[in-house]
Amino acid sequence: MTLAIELDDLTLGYDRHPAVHHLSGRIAQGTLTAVIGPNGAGKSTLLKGIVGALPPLGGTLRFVGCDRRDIAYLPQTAEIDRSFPVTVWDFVAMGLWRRVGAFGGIGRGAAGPIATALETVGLEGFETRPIGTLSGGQMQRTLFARLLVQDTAVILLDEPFNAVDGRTVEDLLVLVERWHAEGRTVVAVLHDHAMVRRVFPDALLIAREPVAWGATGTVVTPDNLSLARRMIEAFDAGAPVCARDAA
Ligand SMILES: Nc1ncnc2c1ncn2[C@@H]1O[C@H](COP(=O)(O)OP(=O)(O)OP(=O)(O)O)[C@@H](O)[C@H]1O
Repeated sequence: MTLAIELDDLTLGYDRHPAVHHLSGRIAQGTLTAVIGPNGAGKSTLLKGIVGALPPLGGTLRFVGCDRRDIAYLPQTAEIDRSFPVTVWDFVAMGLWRRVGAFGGIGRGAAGPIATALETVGLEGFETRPIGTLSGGQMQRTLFARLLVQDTAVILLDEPFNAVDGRTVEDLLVLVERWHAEGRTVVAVLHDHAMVRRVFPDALLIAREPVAWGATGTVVTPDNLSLARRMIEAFDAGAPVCARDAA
């Protein structure tokens, strides 16, 4: 069966305050989609809704041919507690929990995929380093190694290239393109529109509400981007529920 994540009139938010309103569309198998929009547009909220960290306030999210265990999620760097005393190796090994279960133990067979993932992201020799001692770019490479080990059909990335240098961005982009070539479904929150145009065939532009969703060339246009900016500026953050919900 073809995998898809279907959003129907989806509203997500916090304490009954919507942050993403009335979003409908389909993330189809094998697509590579950039989620773009101004600060506060609801991009991270959307990813959190898809991974199940936020239950919908309205509408539905439907998984076709997959479920949440088929999704790997890279949160924003700021949400990762790097003071947690764990080595690079153990952090990457956590990507295997989905398959072995939290208390199943990680067997000797796991060593191969972990070592391969670390080599792929250029972190051989870092196995015993506590994650708290890594640079920002090295931490981002470690997070990508964990995604490689997770080996899921769907990968969600929240600002994966934030605060990393150009070399690291290019190295990690190669992995994103490889996942796409392998037929995985990838959704990434991004701010770099030039990168979106260059690498991402599909884009979703949101400003609390959807502005446009489809082929990147038709979505990332000056008119759509300025409309999104105006929508965010006009948004009343104090409004308790949106007018359509209240109707
Ligand atoms: N835990 C939370 N509790 C209450 N409100 C929140 C919470 N997280 C986000 N919000 C609010 O929801 C709205 C959307 O936030 P979100 O982080 O999804 O935006 P974003 O598009 O990812 O922004 P950015 O580009 O700045 O990362 C914002 O107004 C934000 O303040």
